Amino acid sequence: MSTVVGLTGQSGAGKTLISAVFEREGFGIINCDHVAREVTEAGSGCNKELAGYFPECFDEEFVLDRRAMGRIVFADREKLDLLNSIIFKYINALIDEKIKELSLCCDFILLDAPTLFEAGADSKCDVIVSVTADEKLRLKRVTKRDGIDEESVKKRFSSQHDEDFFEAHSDYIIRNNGSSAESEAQALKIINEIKEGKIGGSKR
Ligand SMILES: CC(C)(COP(=O)(O)OP(=O)(O)OC[C@H]1O[C@@H](n2cnc3c(N)ncnc32)[C@H](O)[C@@H]1O)[C@@H](O)C(=O)NCCC(=O)NCCS
Ligand SMILES: Nc1ncnc2c1ncn2[C@@H]1O[C@H](COP(=O)(O)OP(=O)(O)OP(=O)(O)O)[C@@H](O)[C@H]1O
Repeated sequence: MSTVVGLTGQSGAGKTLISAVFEREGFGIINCDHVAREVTEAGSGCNKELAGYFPECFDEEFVLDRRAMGRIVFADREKLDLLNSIIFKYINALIDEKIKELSLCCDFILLDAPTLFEAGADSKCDVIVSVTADEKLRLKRVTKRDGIDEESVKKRFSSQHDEDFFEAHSDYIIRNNGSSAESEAQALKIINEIKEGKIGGSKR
């Protein structure tokens, strides 16, 4: 079986930047933001189930209004838990399929997942790498990247685990407070250790 590396961290920390380094180094990539979009394509079983609880976020064709859903769940912990309790079943099933497919061609797979722990997908991983960055920097990066206001971004941040949690639950931490090049160098070092089998090794 392939070695599966989980890449996680708070919004704006720099997972996409680091994921690109793993890709360049030959890892098969599963991007869970994309998986989440796949399971919520128009008319999907997941959308039909979600529409029973969040009718205001769907039209008659069961198309998800992502902005509307984000506004609701990132402002209300109970609503977020409800969304997660439904969507994670579909996301985990699709991740399992993708791991199986990629295992046929890749010795190493990267699972890039902001909600790795919340979804319980950490149990699929042999190694866990978290990316962290100071909140001020993350705030600046995300408001610029997504073109949304600070208040909405702060709500999204408070829906996620804090830095101490990631520090306590990861094999490696990449601190992305400096230049992209410095963080990419940290990632390369970790990738070499994983490839040399210093940490991880398939547990599945
Ligand atoms: C609520 C939704 C519809 C908002 O969509 P939108 O297009 O506005 O945002 P997008 O999906 O690009 O997410 C942006 C960022 O928000 C954060 N985020 C997304 N979902 C969650 C969540 N359930 N809990 C905490 N943070 C989250 C992540 O850092 C993510 O990168 C969407 O995020 C969603 O379906 N979330 C639940 C599924 C999930 O956990 N996805 C993450 C990958 S497993
Ligand atoms: N070291 C850095 N210096 C300057 N800009 C950076 C650095 N790292 C990341 N960025 C920029 O910050 C933004 C957020 O980074 P990225 O998209 O990689 O975060 P993420 O962890 O994937 O966030 P999310 O969970 O919200 O998708 C991007 O626009 C990226 O180009």
